Amino acid sequence: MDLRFYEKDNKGYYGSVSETLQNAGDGRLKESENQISKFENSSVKSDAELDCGRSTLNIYNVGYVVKEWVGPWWKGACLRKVKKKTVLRNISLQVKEGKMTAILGNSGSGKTSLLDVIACRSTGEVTGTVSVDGVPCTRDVIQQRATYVMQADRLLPNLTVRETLRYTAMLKLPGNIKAQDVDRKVSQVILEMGLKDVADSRIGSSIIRGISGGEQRRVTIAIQLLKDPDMILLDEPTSGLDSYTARYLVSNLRDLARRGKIVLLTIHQPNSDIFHMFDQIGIMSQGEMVYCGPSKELVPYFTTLGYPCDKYTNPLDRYVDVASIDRRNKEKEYNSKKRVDSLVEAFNNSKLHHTTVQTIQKIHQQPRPKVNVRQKGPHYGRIILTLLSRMNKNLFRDRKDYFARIFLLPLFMVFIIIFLGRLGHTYKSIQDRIGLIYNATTGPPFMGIINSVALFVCLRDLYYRECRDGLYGTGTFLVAYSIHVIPLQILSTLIFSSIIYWVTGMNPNFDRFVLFTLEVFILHYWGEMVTVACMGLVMNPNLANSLAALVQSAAVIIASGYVKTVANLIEPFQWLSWILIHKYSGEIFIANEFDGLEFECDGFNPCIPNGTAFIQEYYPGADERVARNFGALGGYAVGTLILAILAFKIGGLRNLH
Ligand SMILES: Nc1ncnc2c1ncn2[C@@H]1O[C@H](COP(=O)(O)OP(=O)(O)OP(=O)(O)O)[C@@H](O)[C@H]1O
Repeated sequence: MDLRFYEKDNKGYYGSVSETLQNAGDGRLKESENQISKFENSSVKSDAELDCGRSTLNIYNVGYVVKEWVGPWWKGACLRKVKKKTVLRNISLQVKEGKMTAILGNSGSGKTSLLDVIACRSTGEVTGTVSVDGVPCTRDVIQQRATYVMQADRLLPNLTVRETLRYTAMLKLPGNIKAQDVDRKVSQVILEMGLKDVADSRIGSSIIRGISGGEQRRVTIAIQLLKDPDMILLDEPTSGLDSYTARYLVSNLRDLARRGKIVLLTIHQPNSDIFHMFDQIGIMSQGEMVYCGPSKELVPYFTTLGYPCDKYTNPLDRYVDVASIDRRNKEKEYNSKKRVDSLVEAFNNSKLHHTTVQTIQKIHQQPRPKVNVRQKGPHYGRIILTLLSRMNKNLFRDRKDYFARIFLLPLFMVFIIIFLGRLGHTYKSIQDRIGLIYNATTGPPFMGIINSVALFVCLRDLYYRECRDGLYGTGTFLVAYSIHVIPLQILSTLIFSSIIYWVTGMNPNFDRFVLFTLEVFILHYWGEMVTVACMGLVMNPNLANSLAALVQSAAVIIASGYVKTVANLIEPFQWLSWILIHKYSGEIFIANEFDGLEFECDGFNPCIPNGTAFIQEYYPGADERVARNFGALGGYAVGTLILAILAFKIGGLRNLH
């Protein structure tokens, strides 16, 4: 470990990454750096270049207040007390192009909230201004000029690093870009982030072995560099990384800054040797700045306030500690709060703070520069095709997932065949037929529920990030998902119905078999899309699973007529049945199977001698309503897609940190 972090770096704060890495004495790092040195040499800007017309991110007097509802949830929003919580107060900070700024602070000090406010992702009331080069940071400006790397990596586990980047590039880069330019850009960011050695390795997940956590972090950052942003915001990019990987990552980021980017990151527990890499440091406590200024002035500043840092202590640890509230007991809490208040006051009265505020005020007084017209993104067709191809590849790469999607429904059939065997033509076979139809009604939607809970979650989480980045919308994502699942569901349904229909001896007519298959497919798709809709409303996939299963079971019990004839239900349930899919699916299944069948009564009296009599008794008129009922099923298929889109709109874009 390098204990010389506090000694002044004679080469200043602009030493190249290679130097930093050589200091770290690591051959592997040097090798990786050599790979990107060609790129560096051509694009690293000199200080003089950087100073001339340097871009700046200006955060001026920013405050952020969120609402919290106090009391049990069942009291509802109206009866519960609303508590306003001040998350950020009076934050002013300037981040210059070419420099890397780190925001530190203990947990809950407001680091992530500050990035959220800058990136227009906050959920509360924001005061003050955030601007880039005098242009207020709106969502559009942020999408055009900045990228935000969140704490968690949301990547598809079965794709390689290169594929992940290539697909994102196809979604991000302008519509007229050529395929070879996309590949060139992808190779460039792979080199920049030192991912060359793992470029063709799988990403992996907690279940599938893939690249390491540090490499996943770098892929997440590489994704955000594809668009060549002016400004890079990173929330805890080093969290969960060992000190070696963290140092390497930060040195990559410093390189990016040197190439003319504005780099602002939050960091929890920085290693001592990372300290020298930051140009500017902000230390936050309870939503306020305790220090914000050049990293080389950090120790002298705190020393003048009476908090020196000895030679063998990490200054970042030392001053984050000084700015923390000690909540072990009341006395300690009171004393530490007093200390933090005085530090905040001292900083607000400091020359550092005043200079920042005055500089930003001057920028705001200048005429506002014109905002560039937004670059045209890829066209709708390319987005849909890219999403589709990515979903397909991710699924096909995992044998188990792929087999589950195709064979789960056919596997269910095995149990039905074992228990029911072959249907006869006696009066008693009516019960067996209803049992079979009941299973054909409930099985496909349940398999749809299981499939989406297992396979949709990673796609949904990726959607939340990419939708926030402005790559595509909810409708596009869910249409692509539908197109992705439909062929697989058709295949799965065909295997299921071809075997079950003919092996059990259902009504032997090819047209009826086709109708049966079509109906099973629609129910399968409906079950999956209802679950997708539930997953738009609730984040927890298990809860979404339960909700979808409840909807499905209730719909069967109320509307199918298998459990109780609809005409015998109490009136409200009869009305309700009109809006449930199983009213229509039940009638189709029954009419399709029973119409035209003859039964042997075997001495039973009274007996239902044929299918027509059964339909007249329990589903009067169902055989005449097949076309109408199919129309309704088609409506449900399209309707659930619309429902899913609405559910995602209502659920909103989640901020998955
Ligand atoms: N939307 C919100 N609703 C309620 N409280 C919030 C909201 N956003 C932030 N807070 C609160 O504001 C405080 C600061 O949160 P923030 O996530 O910014 O801290 P942090 O410094 O990033 O913490 P960590 O290092 O643990 O990620 C926390 O107490 C958090 O609970």
